[in-house]
Parts: sequence; structure tokens; C-alpha cells
Amino acid sequence: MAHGLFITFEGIDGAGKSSHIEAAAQALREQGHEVVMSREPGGTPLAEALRELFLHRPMDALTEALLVFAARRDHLATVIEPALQRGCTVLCDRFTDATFAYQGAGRGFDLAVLSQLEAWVQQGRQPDMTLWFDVPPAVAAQRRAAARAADRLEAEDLAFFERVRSGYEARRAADPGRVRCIDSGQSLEAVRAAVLALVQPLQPRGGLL
Ligand SMILES: Nc1ncnc2c1ncn2[C@@H]1O[C@H](COP(=O)(O)OP(=O)(O)OP(=O)(O)O)[C@@H](O)[C@H]1O
Ligand SMILES: Cc1cn([C@H]2C[C@H](O)[C@@H](COP(=O)(O)O)O2)c(=O)[nH]c1=O
Repeated sequence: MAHGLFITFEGIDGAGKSSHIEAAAQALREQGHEVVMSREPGGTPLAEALRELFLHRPMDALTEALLVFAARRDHLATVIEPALQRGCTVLCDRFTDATFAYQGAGRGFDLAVLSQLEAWVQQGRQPDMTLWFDVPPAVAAQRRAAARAADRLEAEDLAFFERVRSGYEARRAADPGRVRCIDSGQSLEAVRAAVLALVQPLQPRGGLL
């Protein structure tokens, strides 16, 4: 079935992905894409409400996984799938790779259960391309400390973010054609050039209509 492009942006907190999504969107618009930008958890009123709970209330790993997949279901059904069917290019700040990296590798939650939830919620939908912004956790922690107060996840220690980073590396190794690694330890300008080199060649896709 024809559909628009679905591109996701991933990395540990403070890796720098959010700094480049607007530039990627602009480059794609210049290539003729109709771009829809969103984020996870979030992107709908219900999912944004779940995000607030997720980022600030104490909970165990199963509750984390159920909340992010509940938010994802609403987001997919009401925003992402309709946009892809219209032929739009959807840019999403985080998606299911984050669940495997944070709840799976970071928390040690059962990957088979995450895969089952993924199958129920996504019904086969996967990103066409994922930009993984990779940076050493100590560098990301310095960037976060300079930028903002920590939320519940950002307050985790370096060992947690090392595990999350290894979770992302496992996702890349499992699907290197989709998950493209960007060295986010470079300057903002160099990272931006790497992002543009990946997105500028992408042609818009037609929708069903
Ligand atoms: N390559 C870079 N060099 C130096 N500072 C950077 C770089 N990239 C981002 N930063 C700075 O690091 C901080 C975090 O960046 P940003 O918010 O883009 O990260 P993020 O990966 O989206 O984090 P999160 O997922 O936690 O929201 C910002 O203050 C940003 O200006
Ligand atoms: C989608 C998703 C996200 N997380 C974590 C990762 C971050 O710590 C926060 C989101 O904050 P951001 O500033 O918008 O990046 O949520 C997670 O643990 N699991 C997920 O599936």
C-alpha cells in the first residue's frame, strides 16, 4: 500500500536530535514533501497527558512500557497513519526504538513482551528511516545540565544511559538499512550537515488519493 515516508529521530537524552528536526523538515519541504512533525510520547491530547505522567510520576518498567504504547496507539491511529495515507512525510521525535532502548536495555524489561506490544499497537507499521544521534552519555549529561532541569528519566545515572545507548546500537545492528547512525559528538554544524546528507536525497511519496 502506498504511503508517505515515516522518519524517526532517536538518541539518549541530550544527544541533540531535537536541535536538527526543524532543519530536516525545512530541507524536505524544499524537496516538495508535505511534512508533519510530532513526538513521542505525545503528539495528541491524550498522548501528551500520558507524557506528563510518564515524565514526572514514579512507576515500574511494565507501567512505563504500557503507558508509552498506549500513547503510541492513539498517536498512530489519529495522527501518524492518517498523515501517511495522505502521502505526507512524518518526522517523529522518538518512536519504538526508544522503548526498546529505554525500557528494554535501560530498565532490563523483557524484549519479547515489548515485541508483542509493538505487534499489537503498530500492526506492522515501522519507520522507513531512523536517524540515531549517538553520543557518549557523559557528553549528553553535560549538554543537559547546561540546558535544563532533569525530568524523571534524565535523572538516571550514566550507567543507565550506557545501557540505553547499547540498546540503540543493538537496534542499529538488527536493521542497519533503516537505523542510520549520526556522530552527534561533533559540532552542531557538522551534525546538521550529516542530517541533511541523509534526508536531502529522499523523494516525496504519493498517498492513496
Ligand atoms: N552538537 C552539539 N554540540 C553542542 N551542543 C549541542 C549539540 N547538539 C545539541 N546541543 C545542545 O545540547 C542541548 C540538548 O540538545 P537537544 O535538546 O537537541 O537534545 P535531545 O537529543 O533532543 O534531548 P532530549 O531527547 O532529552 O529532548 C541543547 O542545549 C543543545 O543546544
Ligand atoms: C518514546 C519513549 C520515550 N522515552 C523517554 C525518553 C526521554 O527520556 C523521554 C522523552 O523526552 P524527550 O525530551 O521528548 O526526548 O521519554 C522512553 O523511555 N520510552 C519511549 O518509548
